[in-house]
Amino acid sequence: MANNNNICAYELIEAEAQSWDYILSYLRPSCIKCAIQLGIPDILHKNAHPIMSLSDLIAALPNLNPSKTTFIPILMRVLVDFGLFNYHHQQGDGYSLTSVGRLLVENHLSGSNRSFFLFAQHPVVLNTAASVGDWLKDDLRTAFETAHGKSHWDYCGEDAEFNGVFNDAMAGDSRFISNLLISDCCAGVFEGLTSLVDIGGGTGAVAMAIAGAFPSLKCIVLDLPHVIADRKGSGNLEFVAGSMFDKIPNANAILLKWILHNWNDEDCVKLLKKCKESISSKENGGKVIIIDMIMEDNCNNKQLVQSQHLMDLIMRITCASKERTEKEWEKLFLEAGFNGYKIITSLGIRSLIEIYP
Ligand SMILES: C[S@@+](CC[C@H](N)C(=O)[O-])C[C@H]1O[C@@H](n2cnc3c(N)ncnc32)[C@H](O)[C@@H]1O
Ligand SMILES: COc1cc(O)c2c(=O)c(O)c(-c3ccc(O)c(O)c3)oc2c1
Repeated sequence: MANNNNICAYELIEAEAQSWDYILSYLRPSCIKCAIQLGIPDILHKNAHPIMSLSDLIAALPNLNPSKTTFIPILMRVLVDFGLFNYHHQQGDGYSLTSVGRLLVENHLSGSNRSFFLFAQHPVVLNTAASVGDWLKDDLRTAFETAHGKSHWDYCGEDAEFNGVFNDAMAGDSRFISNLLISDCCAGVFEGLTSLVDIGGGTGAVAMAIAGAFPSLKCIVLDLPHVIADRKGSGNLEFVAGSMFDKIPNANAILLKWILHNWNDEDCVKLLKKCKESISSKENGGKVIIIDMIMEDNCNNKQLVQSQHLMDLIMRITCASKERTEKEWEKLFLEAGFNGYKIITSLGIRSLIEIYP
């Protein structure tokens, strides 16, 4: 049976059910933030047995008001649906961490994107996303400027609390990636190098891991003064405060992790040219190591592709930049005067690319 618009009732019901999923999806990150604030992933992780009963979990929640205990199974059901926890019915209402849930554990050895969840729920970030409609009508470069009146980087320089939340998010991700960088999956990328500058290296999580794994490799972190703050290096690790558009320390190689996607093509070419001037010659092993996304590279993984599209949208609304396809990367490398590049490995949503002078 068709209605007036020739859409059959079955199609309408399906569409309506799907639209409820979109309408209600704003609650998912709020529930994850709530679980993090209550310390649920940490409690499940520290529990002696991998499966924790509901009553033990409730008893272990330090800040829970006793009048709210009946909310916990409701919250846990949503988070089980969302794939963060397993529910074990046979064992009498027990919960365990899934591998995604494990990424929410504070200071987990294999890294964590707990602080990225908190960053994504920060009012500054939520207000940026809520300003996209207004931004499309004004003449400002980014929705961040529409919402906050200045660029993301200037805002970080002026608001110590937001700066800390942003840098923590990056550091959590960096600890996760560092474990991969010093593992067999990236063997050979850092071997034989004598010095490396991590440009825009944040608070130094990647450089710290590389410096630890390669004691004869001198590692320098270059970032803006409000990020480096009073960080002191030691041994083969050094911190330098400054702008990458002014001066880059000379080194064998340069690391650019999640830097180029923050900048438009013109700025990227400017930065890559400066990198080329600062690294050793090709004969002496000079290279720039890039960790960034290659769009359209994971076409058979629908979820990764959707995340890449959202990342591209984030870059456009916060930095007036974009995520790039392999063709777009190649164009940048050639314009900056590099002679070749190699995609070394995939690191999930991102890839590790080497470019050679
Ligand atoms: C997206 S974050 C990536 C941080 C780090 N590489 C990581 O992946 O965890 C970009 C970094 O670039 C830094 N940055 C922005 N503008 C810069 C500049 N002009 N000179 C040096 N660093 C800059 C930011 O402070 C920030 O730490
Ligand atoms: C998920 O992975 C990433 C990777 C990044 O490198 C960035 C990034 O650099 C960034 O500025 C932002 C960002 C997003 C929204 C905001 O309102 C804002 O001020 C900044 O998000 C990122 C997310």
